[in-house]
Amino acid sequence: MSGEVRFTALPVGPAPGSGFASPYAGAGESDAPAAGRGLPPVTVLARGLRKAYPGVEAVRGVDLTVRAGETFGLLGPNGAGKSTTIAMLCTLARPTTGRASVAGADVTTDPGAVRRRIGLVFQDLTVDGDLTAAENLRFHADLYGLPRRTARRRVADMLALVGLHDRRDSLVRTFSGGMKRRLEIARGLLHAPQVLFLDEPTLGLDPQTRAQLWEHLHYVRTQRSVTLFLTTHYLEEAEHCDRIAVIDGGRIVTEGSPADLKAAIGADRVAVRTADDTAALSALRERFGLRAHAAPEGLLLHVPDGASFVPRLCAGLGVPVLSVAVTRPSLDDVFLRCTGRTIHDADGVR
Ligand SMILES: Nc1ncnc2c1ncn2[C@@H]1O[C@H](COP(=O)(O)OP(=O)(O)OP(=O)(O)O)[C@@H](O)[C@H]1O
Repeated sequence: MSGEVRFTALPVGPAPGSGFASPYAGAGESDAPAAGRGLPPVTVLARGLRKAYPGVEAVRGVDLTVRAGETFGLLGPNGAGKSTTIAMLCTLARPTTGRASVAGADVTTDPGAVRRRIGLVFQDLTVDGDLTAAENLRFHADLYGLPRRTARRRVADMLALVGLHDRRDSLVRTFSGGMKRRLEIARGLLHAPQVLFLDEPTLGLDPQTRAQLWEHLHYVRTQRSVTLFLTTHYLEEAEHCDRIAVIDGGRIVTEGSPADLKAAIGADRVAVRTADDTAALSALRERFGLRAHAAPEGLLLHVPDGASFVPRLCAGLGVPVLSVAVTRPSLDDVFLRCTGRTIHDADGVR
């Protein structure tokens, strides 16, 4: 890590009186003004987090600040470094350099405390198909050493929370993909963690099941005081988050609420299909001074006022226009603005 940072464990809740003391006081980051505004304490903090594997620098100096109760998303294409980042925060991978603190404990010097205070839903399903839903949770409760009566109550509570109480005694191999994910979430919450990490929680689920799972996650968030930290490469999933950090090539390229990030684009998204895209690309450049990007939905460009631009485009392009769509900017436009390619393109170039 460049520069010496004074690193002390974060308080697990607001410190008495002042609310929260920054563990990075020496790094020029003070949380005092935030505490003064009554913001919740920081629950995930990373500075200069880096992970190098032989021949690959998977994560290249990531800084993150996530507050208690937030739903925070790390959005990026395949291979961007999302899983590696979450693995370091969950103590499953040791940072090459940099520091991180989760729920008040340092991931490198106090990994046991981090593990007790977090829940984790892995990218690949890990529930046991040959056990019932309740047996899966009881097994996990034993691993965490929960007293028997507490475990019984928590198992019932968590199954109800994710809408699986009626199926508590069914073998998990009879569950749909969405039900298995919900059971994983219940398991991740069983020991009342402060932070629930979810690595690509809806990967491989159909859009309807994804939407249902998000209803459950929103419900979980309102019922339990838990911070949700997830990774995703689905743009619509990132829209569910209070804040996102966009990661590409192991670096955070931008960060903010989905609404703020889209508003910062300050332009409408115009997707135009033409009879000759090559000629249209040069006409857009030469006649309109605009750079367009070839995407599956046509040539993509951004202009301040799409509605008034379209008639001028059709009249002046000099190439037959087959269709044109004007929409508000999406998170894909944010990704395009920051990286020069759409997340769809980026997913294709592993
Ligand atoms: N154990 C490892 N050994 C070597 N390289 C690795 C290892 N784990 C990850 N990488 C590499 O690090 C880079 C980032 O991988 P990572 O899995 O963190 O990305 P990701 O954003 O989570 O992508 P995906 O969504 O596909 O899992 C990739 O180039 C990957 O091949």
